[in-house]
Amino acid sequence: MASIADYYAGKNVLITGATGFMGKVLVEKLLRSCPEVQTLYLLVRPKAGQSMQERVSDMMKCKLFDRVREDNPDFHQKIVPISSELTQPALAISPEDVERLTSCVNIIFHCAATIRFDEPLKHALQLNVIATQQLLNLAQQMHHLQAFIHISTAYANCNRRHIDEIIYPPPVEPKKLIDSLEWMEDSIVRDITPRLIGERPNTYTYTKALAECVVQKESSKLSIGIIRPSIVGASWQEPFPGWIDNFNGPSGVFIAAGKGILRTMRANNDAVADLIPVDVVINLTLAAGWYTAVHRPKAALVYNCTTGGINPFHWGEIEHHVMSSFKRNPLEQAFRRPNANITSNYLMNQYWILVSHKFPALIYDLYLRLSGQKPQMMRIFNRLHKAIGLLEYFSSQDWEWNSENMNMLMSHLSPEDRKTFNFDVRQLNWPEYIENYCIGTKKYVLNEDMSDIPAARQHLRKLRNIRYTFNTLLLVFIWRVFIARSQMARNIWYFVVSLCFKFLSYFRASSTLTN
Ligand SMILES: CCCCC/C=C\C/C=C\CCCCCCCC(=O)SCCNC(=O)CCNC(=O)[C@H](O)C(C)(C)COP(=O)(O)OP(=O)(O)OC[C@H]1O[C@@H](n2cnc3c(N)ncnc32)[C@H](O)[C@@H]1OP(=O)(O)O
Ligand SMILES: NC(=O)C1=CN([C@@H]2O[C@H](COP(=O)(O)OP(=O)(O)OC[C@H]3O[C@@H](n4cnc5c(N)ncnc54)[C@H](OP(=O)(O)O)[C@@H]3O)[C@@H](O)[C@H]2O)C=CC1
Repeated sequence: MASIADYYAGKNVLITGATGFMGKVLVEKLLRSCPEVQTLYLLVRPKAGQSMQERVSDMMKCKLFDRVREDNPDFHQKIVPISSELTQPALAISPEDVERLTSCVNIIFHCAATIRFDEPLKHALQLNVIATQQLLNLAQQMHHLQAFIHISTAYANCNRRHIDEIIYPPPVEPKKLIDSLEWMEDSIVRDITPRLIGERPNTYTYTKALAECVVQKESSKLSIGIIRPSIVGASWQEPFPGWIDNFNGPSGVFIAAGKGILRTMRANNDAVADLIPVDVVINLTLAAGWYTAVHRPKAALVYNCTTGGINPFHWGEIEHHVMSSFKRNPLEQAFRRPNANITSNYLMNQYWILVSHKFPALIYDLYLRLSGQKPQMMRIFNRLHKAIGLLEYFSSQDWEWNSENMNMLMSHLSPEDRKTFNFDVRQLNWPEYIENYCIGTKKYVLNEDMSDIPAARQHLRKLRNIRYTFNTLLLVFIWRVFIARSQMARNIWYFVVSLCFKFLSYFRASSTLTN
């Protein structure tokens, strides 16, 4: 049987969401490990004043593509951007482009989605469900399509504790929901959203569940694979360890903790932190594309792409390794020394928010005001609290995912493919991975230079001294106020002071005698 790279040789691949975190890694890996691939058609929209061509050529200049660039400096010739706005009718693809795509595309990877947890339901539905349906419609017109791979999420069914590799009945018939929301005003949709999403925490997981049903409906006409990654983190090995380019999921939390801003968060120390490196997800995705095209399974195969059941690691361990990593490799200009703690106790968390977040923010804003600058710390903390409030659902409980299809797929790979498209997470060394992840946030998200680490360490020492001085002054102040008001406190104070004097004179006397 053809190896994965052999299979992709000469194939035309269509990718949505190629400018996103996972899409970029998919494009890079395809170009690097399947160098004979024919063309990658990327559905891209113009954004922030940049045309789609500008966006794609900027993307290819990114460090992520360094290894591909080394192997093949002309790799950009394999990339063809296609203008598309997925929220528009027929995905706003021109008739000429539709013609071109339908005549040659062999495989589709559908990565595009809105992954925001606070997305209004109508918009999340438009992008995650309706656009998926439109892409499936386009796929059915393709003459040479061999596989349609849809990227879902392991949390699409997070209302269940145990999640099998099956598509569960939808919370509502997608078509009915789409029809009913069409005529409703946004304010009404906003009001009924909590009732609609029910036990799910947000519109993201809800619409991703609906998208799976939409995809399943077409599985008699297309060969389909559904990938369900859990919490996608920085790369483990490829193209280099620690690559990450965004604040999503745990990355923003790690950065906020490394900067000394985040000191407390609600999470269960003993719950499994189901992080999965982005390169693992992409290797599995490419292998699933190959398997779907070659074996043409009768029903859509679902791949739960998770680590918890295979090589578990817990939030408490993550906290420990993140903190020690940022102490060894500090971020620049930290607000305070990195020292975040997670707790599952609501009241305890509220107490630490007050003492370790709000109080220092107030003091710092006061300092900024007094020095004629604009206060900003309270605003930063309010945004941070909103973000972690949305993530806590995922860090406070754990789930059990069955990953038989991932094992089945691995058993079908040749030894060579198992190395090139490695998704065997049993080999993952968590402490090493977390260290590289934290360094990756410093280098690639914050664009900080590793040569500045000695200065960053010096800054942390300065912060420690400020804290000691502040704590001492605070203690003296509190005590002074206290003894000014209470006779008992004064008596204790005089007693302690006289005891100290007695000890001092005893030591002085005994040292004079021995001399
Ligand atoms: C040290 C102790 C560690 C212990 C760890 C404990 C817990 C781990 C925490 C979380 C794990 C759970 C993760 C669950 C993931 C589920 C898996 C999935 O299926 S999918 C993908 C996950 N999706 C997300 O993560 C999206 C979440 N984000 C949002 O919904 C929104 O961004 C938002 C948080 C609601 C914020 O919206 P807002 O409009 O206020 O801001 P913007 O998004 O427009 O961003 C503005 C600006 O801020 C930057 N940003 C965004 N998020 C963060 C963040 N968390 N921290 C810091 N900065 C952040 C963003 O890049 C923008 O920057 P710029 O203006 O420069 O572009
Ligand atoms: N990140 C994670 O932790 C996880 C992600 N997933 C799934 O993986 C997939 C990829 O996620 P990720 O890469 O992290 O997400 P990103 O937010 O990084 O990327 C989203 C992609 O979708 C594109 N897109 C969004 N809206 C439109 C639109 N209207 N028209 C055209 N393109 C659009 C974006 O393009 P543009 O650059 O133009 O905005 C971008 O390329 C998603 O399906 C997500 O549900 C699953 C589990 C976990």
